[in-house]
Amino acid sequence: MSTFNIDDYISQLSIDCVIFGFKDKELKVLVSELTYGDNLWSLPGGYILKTESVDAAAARILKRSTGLDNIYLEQFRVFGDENRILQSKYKENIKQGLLQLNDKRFDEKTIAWMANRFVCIGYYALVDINKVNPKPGEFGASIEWRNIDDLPNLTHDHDTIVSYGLKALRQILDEKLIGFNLLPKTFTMKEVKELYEAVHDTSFPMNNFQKKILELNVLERLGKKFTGAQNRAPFLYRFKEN
Ligand SMILES: O=P(O)(O)OC[C@H]1O[C@@H](O)[C@H](O)[C@@H]1O
Repeated sequence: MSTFNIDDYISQLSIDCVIFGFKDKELKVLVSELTYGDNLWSLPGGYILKTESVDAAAARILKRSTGLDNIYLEQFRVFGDENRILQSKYKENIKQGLLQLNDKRFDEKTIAWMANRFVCIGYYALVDINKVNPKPGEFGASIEWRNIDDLPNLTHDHDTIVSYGLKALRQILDEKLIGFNLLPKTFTMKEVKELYEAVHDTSFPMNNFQKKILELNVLERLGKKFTGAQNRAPFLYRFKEN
């Protein structure tokens, strides 16, 4: 059994990660069902070791949840409402759930520590969904990809954290060309368009979109993608490394 010792962590400071993936034209978020809730879900998150930086803690949590190193991640907002945990409608359920677990790692002192006020640092991460091997963390029973517009019952203010994460992603998508982190190594222009449409929840006419993207001069055109279908084979592209 892994040990969990509150003395190893900074008190009242947490990290939650909005991990975005893209598949079948849908923007997806990785969410984990809590072992101690009743159909209660959360974003992958955790605490910060006294011996590590905040960014290193975020990278560690992301590695644990996805199996991946070197993920594209950005800190996007601090969630500091004084009542976000103390007045959370889930606080008592969580305390009771933890007590009922009867797990020696979570004695009363530890549970009181966990139910205290937490200032939460929000990160979003962009991954190629095909490379991810999702794994629940310390308090997760399971973990899965869910469409952003079909999320389960999320604990505390985690739905607000997702909304702000999406807002941040939208703002930065064109500016920093980070969207390509959500695609496989090679992709068609249609897939790029579908990705932008999923993030912005709107549709873009293909001709204008393709022109705009190609003008950025960041894509390298490769061969055609032959699928055996009747329609014309589209070109494959990849992101220029530099
Ligand atoms: O700040 P977040 O990650 O939402 O959660 C803070 C605390 O609330 C509990 O659910 C967690 O187990 C943690 O102790």
